[in-house]
Amino acid sequence: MLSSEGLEKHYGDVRALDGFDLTVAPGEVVGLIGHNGAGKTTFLEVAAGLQRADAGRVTVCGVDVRREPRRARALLGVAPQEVALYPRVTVREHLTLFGRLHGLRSARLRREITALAQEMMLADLLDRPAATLSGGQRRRVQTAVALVHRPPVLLLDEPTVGADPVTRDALLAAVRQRAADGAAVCYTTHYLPELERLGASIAMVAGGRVIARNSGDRLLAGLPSELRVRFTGGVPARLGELPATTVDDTELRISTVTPGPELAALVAEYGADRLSSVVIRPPTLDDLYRRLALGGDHVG
Ligand SMILES: Nc1ncnc2c1ncn2[C@@H]1O[C@H](COP(=O)(O)OP(=O)(O)OP(=O)(O)O)[C@@H](O)[C@H]1O
Repeated sequence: MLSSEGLEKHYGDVRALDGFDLTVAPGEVVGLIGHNGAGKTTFLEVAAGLQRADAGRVTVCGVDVRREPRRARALLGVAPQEVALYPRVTVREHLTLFGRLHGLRSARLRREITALAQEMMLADLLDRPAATLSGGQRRRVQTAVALVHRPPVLLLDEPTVGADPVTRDALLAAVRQRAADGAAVCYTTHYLPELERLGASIAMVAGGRVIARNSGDRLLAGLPSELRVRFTGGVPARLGELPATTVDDTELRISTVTPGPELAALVAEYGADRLSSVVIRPPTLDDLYRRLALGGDHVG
């Protein structure tokens, strides 16, 4: 498992990390979300031993990353945000090199590479040098490099940037499988539906610390749904003046935590025949993100 306590990292006046606490359990995927500059990448870099914190500590399966960097490194799979591959080295050679560095040998290494190539849709690319790959393909190779030795902790920084929908699905499935096999996964993204697909819990980062930490469902509880109603003959004028209500063309939109009773009240007042369509859109992680980014106090 991965654990950080009280991490601080300053760049001059910028407090990139300011009391960053986070625990990721075996088998858990935690999605780190937050605005640009919130501190997500800095945290992953410190956890990976690529940056030194000014204070606090990170442990990987109980091993202190700062005191025992080599032991910690062996327990980690890291896919950094900036792709770092050797341009003239093929995909297969990358996987072989990093597998060997982590102690995998001949038959087992070949088995892992074959399985990973299938899983990550890299089979047709194995003999291509990194320089000949597209941006999305390189990033996928970078993630495969992080997975090849089956580490118990994965640190993945926006691994799906540039991925098309099909390869994105393959990558998400591979990450999900690693978690199912017991890995603790820390995953950053700005594409929040991915986290729902990964069954991730959410750690919302702002100002260099985790300000909300819970399952997506728990964090969404209490956020309003949007009730959208169309009326035959147009929206009654009175309704457009209610609070938390907008009228868009012929559609009434009500932001409410009780969409059912609101709908029942409309039916009672105007009759079901006047409502030509009804949609209830439940809150999404994007709504949560906006709420927290705007300084709302809903932190789950
Ligand atoms: N090498 C550096 N020198 C100076 N400031 C830095 C450096 N690296 C990061 N920062 C600053 O630290 C803060 C946190 O940056 P970080 O890259 O961790 O954010 P992030 O949450 O990963 O953002 P993004 O979503 O854009 O990837 C930002 O204000 C950034 O400008």
